[in-house]
Amino acid sequence: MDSVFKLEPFEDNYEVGEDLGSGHFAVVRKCIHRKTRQAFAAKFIRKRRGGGRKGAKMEDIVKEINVLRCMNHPNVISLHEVYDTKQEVILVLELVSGGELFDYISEKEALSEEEASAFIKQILEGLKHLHDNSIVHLDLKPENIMLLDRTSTKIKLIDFGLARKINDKDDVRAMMGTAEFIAPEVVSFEPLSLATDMWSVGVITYILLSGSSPFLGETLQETYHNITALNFDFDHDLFQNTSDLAKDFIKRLFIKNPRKRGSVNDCLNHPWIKPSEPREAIA
Ligand SMILES: COc1cc(-c2ccc3ncc(-c4cccc([C@@H](O)NCCN(C)C)c4)n3n2)ccc1O
Repeated sequence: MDSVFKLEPFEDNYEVGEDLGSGHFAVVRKCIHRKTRQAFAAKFIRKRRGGGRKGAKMEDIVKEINVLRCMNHPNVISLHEVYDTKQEVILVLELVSGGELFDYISEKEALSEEEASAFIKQILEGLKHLHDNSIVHLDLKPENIMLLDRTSTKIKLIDFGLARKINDKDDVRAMMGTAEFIAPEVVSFEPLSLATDMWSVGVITYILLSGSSPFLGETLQETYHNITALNFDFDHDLFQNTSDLAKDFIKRLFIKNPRKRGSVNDCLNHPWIKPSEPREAIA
């Protein structure tokens, strides 16, 4: 990945294909490199112009690019090159075609513990790569976890639009992320840390095992209250076949004090993720 933004017309080098989806100020399209015929996912990010509010601030776009440039891991999407045009910045990214983990679990409702543990282990391995580089994702949710292809259960973390470099001297505080996945410190606008992502891992694990979201309320306020009050339980109907080990894994992440919450290394060493002997059939 070269470190400069290309200024030549994007369509001189790429054929633009179907829309894959869209988000805040951005649309993701499938693109084919004209010379090599290799397929990529291109994220077209609209630039904020003048004093307007439409479009992304260039400083935020550069932050996302700098985060992506640090990434080199099989469970993290990779950045190929960047184009800078008058209206947009275009991130050319590796293409994954297996769809969102969100859709995969929606079709299956709840997963077996082996499947859930295998997905969570990959999410943790990708997250360890971020955290070892002092990067916090801040928007971990099933929609931002994609399957490599339709037949594989290999996953990639995507969407680093909210990711931040954490350093000791500067406070990172922000009200961001998707309500049902955010940690108490985000709701309370307190300093964020790598532990903020670990709370989201707990929410994702709970959903993979039960098909239900632990803190989701009828309203945004109710969801925020459930999060700050740690108002969750392991509903018998949803968790009657779930092992105590899996519930212990989740409980070690739903801890209000970020300093006491399990780290990515604690999780990777937890027996639900790293069984000490070959896993016998879990009830
Ligand atoms: C690096 O930042 C992003 C990457 C991507 C990305 C990277 C590779 C890639 N291959 C296929 C796709 C893809 C396929 C279908 C839908 C979408 C996307 O629009 N929805 C994904 C998550 N969404 C909630 C941001 C993306 N992607 N999306 C999407 C959003 C991002 O903010």
